[in-house]
Amino acid sequence: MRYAQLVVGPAGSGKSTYCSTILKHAMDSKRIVEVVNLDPAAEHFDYQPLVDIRELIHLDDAMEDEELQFGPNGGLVFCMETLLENCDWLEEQLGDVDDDYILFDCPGQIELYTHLPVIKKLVDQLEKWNFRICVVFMIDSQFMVDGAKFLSGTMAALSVMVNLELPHVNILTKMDLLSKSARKQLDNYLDPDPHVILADMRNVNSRWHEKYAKLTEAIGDVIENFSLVRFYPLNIKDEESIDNILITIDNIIQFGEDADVKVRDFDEPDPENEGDE
Ligand SMILES: Nc1nc2c(ncn2[C@@H]2O[C@H](COP(=O)(O)OP(=O)(O)OP(=O)(O)O)[C@@H](O)[C@H]2O)c(=O)[nH]1
Ligand SMILES: [Mg+2]
Repeated sequence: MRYAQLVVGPAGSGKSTYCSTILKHAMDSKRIVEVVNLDPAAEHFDYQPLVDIRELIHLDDAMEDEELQFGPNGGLVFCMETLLENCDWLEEQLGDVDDDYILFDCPGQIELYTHLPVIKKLVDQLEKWNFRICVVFMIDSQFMVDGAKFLSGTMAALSVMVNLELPHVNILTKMDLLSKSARKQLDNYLDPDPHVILADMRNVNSRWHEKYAKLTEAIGDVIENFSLVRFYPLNIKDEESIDNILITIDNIIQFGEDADVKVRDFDEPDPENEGDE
């Protein structure tokens, strides 16, 4: 068995930052985690990837092709399809090491996760290669601090869940950037009672809300009935916060339960930590 986090979410939500944060955090506890860059347009990330899709195809290749004439969005989809057509390449690059733990840093084009088939196909491949996968959906906490935004973020998270059909965690990123009052507001949403949030929205004087109150209500019911949509806050400046997220995801993919947790081979074993794992 191998373990994977599929790190997805809208553009700029903090996926690459999350990957390097987890990587560093794991390293500090002498645990081996690798990151695979699946973003063919990536220009900057501060981790050393195990595999980099840009070695197979770069977004510019798709956009500069005289025949294809793709723009950035179509080009990205084309790159992901090219990856699928070259599964052998990916398989070889990933190797086949039992108990590997890999983060897949995905592109920020939301339709890849909500309705296009290409990521779903990639997931099927990874499962064939014995990966146990958790989808980690990142959403910028600044876009979640009022009722309407929260609902729309929740709907995005739900469509990803329904499309990918995998264990799933939603993470609110950039918590360090929230003001105290915004943080307080957000706390109401962390373990959401949709009806409280809807009541919030009714207080907003808006004709749209008046007209579509029933729709909003129905969406609230869906969220509640699924009772799947939960958000975990992440503050990358707080080690405990990072640790909590990692433990949550490890539990979901049952990492460490039936595997020997891989630790780095250091010359001098630290007697204090020995036997902890
Ligand atoms: N303060 C703060 N900034 C963050 C955090 N996470 C990401 N950022 C910043 O937000 C911007 C986007 O972060 P990325 O990690 O590149 O986001 P991404 O989701 O990988 O973006 P794309 O790959 O373009 O979709 C960068 O300027 C980051 O430095 C965070 O937790 N706190
Ligand atoms: Mg990125």
